[in-house]
Amino acid sequence: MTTNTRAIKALEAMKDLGISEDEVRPVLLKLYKLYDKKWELIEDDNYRTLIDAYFESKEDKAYFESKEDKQEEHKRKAPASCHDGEKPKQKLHLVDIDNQVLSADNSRQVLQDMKLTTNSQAFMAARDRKIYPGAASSEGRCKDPIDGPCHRSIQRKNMSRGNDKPKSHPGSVSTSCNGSLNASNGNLTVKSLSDVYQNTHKIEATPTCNNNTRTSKGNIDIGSSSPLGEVKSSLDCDAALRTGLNLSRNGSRQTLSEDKKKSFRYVEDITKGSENIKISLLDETNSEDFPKFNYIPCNTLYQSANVNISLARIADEDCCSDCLGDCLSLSVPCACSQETGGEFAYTSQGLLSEKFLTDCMSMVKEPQHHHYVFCKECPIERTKNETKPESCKGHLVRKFIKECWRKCGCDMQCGNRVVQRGLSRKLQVFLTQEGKGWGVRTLEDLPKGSFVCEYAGEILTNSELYDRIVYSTGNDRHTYPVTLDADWGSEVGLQDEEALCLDATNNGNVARFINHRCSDANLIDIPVEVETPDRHYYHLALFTNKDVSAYEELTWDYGIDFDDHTHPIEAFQCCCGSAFCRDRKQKGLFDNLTNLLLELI
Ligand SMILES: C[S@@+](CC[C@H](N)C(=O)[O-])C[C@H]1O[C@@H](n2cnc3c(N)ncnc32)[C@H](O)[C@@H]1O
Repeated sequence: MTTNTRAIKALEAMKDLGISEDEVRPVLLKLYKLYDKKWELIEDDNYRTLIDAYFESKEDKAYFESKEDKQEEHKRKAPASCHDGEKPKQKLHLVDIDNQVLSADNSRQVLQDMKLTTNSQAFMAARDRKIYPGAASSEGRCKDPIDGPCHRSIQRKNMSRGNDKPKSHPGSVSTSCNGSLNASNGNLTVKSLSDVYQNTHKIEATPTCNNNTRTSKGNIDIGSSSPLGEVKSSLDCDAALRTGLNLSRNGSRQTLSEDKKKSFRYVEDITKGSENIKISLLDETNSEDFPKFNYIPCNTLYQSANVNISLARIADEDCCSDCLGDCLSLSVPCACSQETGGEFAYTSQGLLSEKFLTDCMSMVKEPQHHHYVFCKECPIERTKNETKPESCKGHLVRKFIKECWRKCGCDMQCGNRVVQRGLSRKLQVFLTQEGKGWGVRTLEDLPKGSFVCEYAGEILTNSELYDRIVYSTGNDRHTYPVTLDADWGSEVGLQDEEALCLDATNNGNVARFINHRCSDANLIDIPVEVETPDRHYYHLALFTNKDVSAYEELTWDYGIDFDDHTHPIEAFQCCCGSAFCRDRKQKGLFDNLTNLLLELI
């Protein structure tokens, strides 16, 4: 292999880890010279030496810069972490500071690094929409004179419920995918997660390296009960560093210190091979417990939800049985495009059309300008008080995409089948620096309108979700539900088993790691109809609403109303860092800090 090919391979290997070419190139060059062009030493053990050198160079850089940087002092004086009770990081990570632009951004970064106190796992109100995975309250769009009606589906667990009938505790059932058929496959018999509970295992916390046996490859064997599969810990297992080589400050090779042996952990594929593409997880700080959940690539029924997937339910006018190949190439758009006004929502490049995306974004930004429907008897209100439910607070009628499906004549490559083809973008779960916990970033540039992933979890009724929340405690709290209410109110008397939501807390896909960002998030959620013609059940797909560069964090506006103090469920303290952050508490702290910094300059 030529030097050039080997260099490209090395850069690609780093890219898969989430390390950009620009950052790693100088380190690679340094190693190449230092090791006298002996590529084997760099390539050994999956580029272990290069990885170590990269992280060490980051740490060194941060160390020297931090000494000169007065802001550092204020960081140490900073208040508590953004997550209450979060373990302190082993090291202060200052490495992003030099990438920030001028003082305003710097001070924001300082603020983020300070890890402000938060109420953490939030139950909160949503203002604009009824979907927000950061909260257990699964709806709550507000419509005061500005925002529209506001209602809440789930009360804080210590609040009494109108209906006190005893219920068993269905929540926190951790299950594996084994044996369950997923709804989105359109199987005629849909088996629920609870049906297979007996045969499944409880998800355990991923043990630390010390508690684990090691595989012959030197990786940590975390056993079949791990939700994350094989963990490659860069340095915390000595086997991972059998070469024992690293680049010291003066460039000589030396054995790693114990401290350095704990610098980061890497999971190659959290999906356990269940997606089209691997999704890695990188913890550069080695400071956070691995998330406890079971990866499921698509929505799966929990118990009582009624998702009736049968071809017979799809009327002839709701599919395009006579089509062939790619519907997007037809001169007259097929029947499925009727849903989007006779024009397809997708372009031939597989992106959302500009017009469709603009319309959807206007719904998020100005929900008060859009149409609401009101249930005669709202399932959410019924959940709160079965005997005397309050009146419905309204549901936004959202724009849907209708994809071609199995009753259609077109093939799987048809341009009107995007979400059902699953993940295709390189994503990585990583530990955010701002105190938001884990987050998701893209490892490739994503053009505006790209499909990223759908929000997958257990499909359950709102009553089931309510019970989960009521009975959950401590670590078991449910923090990842969204409500599928985009069409409620359009029919009389929605039954409980038809009023559905998704909970990705115990069983979910990569979307469960996507954090909230106020107003200028780079993702938007859009309802997508695939296998069911009614809208009780649909897929919630996340698309980019702007061009997103590789290594940017992917974020989604959960629609939280941080000003709603009347709601019994408190929102998390937002660390989104947006200039448009709606969390005033956070803004106040940010302003104070900026003033402090300005005084010091
Ligand atoms: C859907 S999860 C996102 C993944 C989560 N960060 C994790 O580590 O599992 C939502 C939770 O993430 C945290 N979170 C999301 N966005 C946040 C933000 N902007 N500021 C602070 N915490 C945030 C909150 O704890 C919230 O309840």
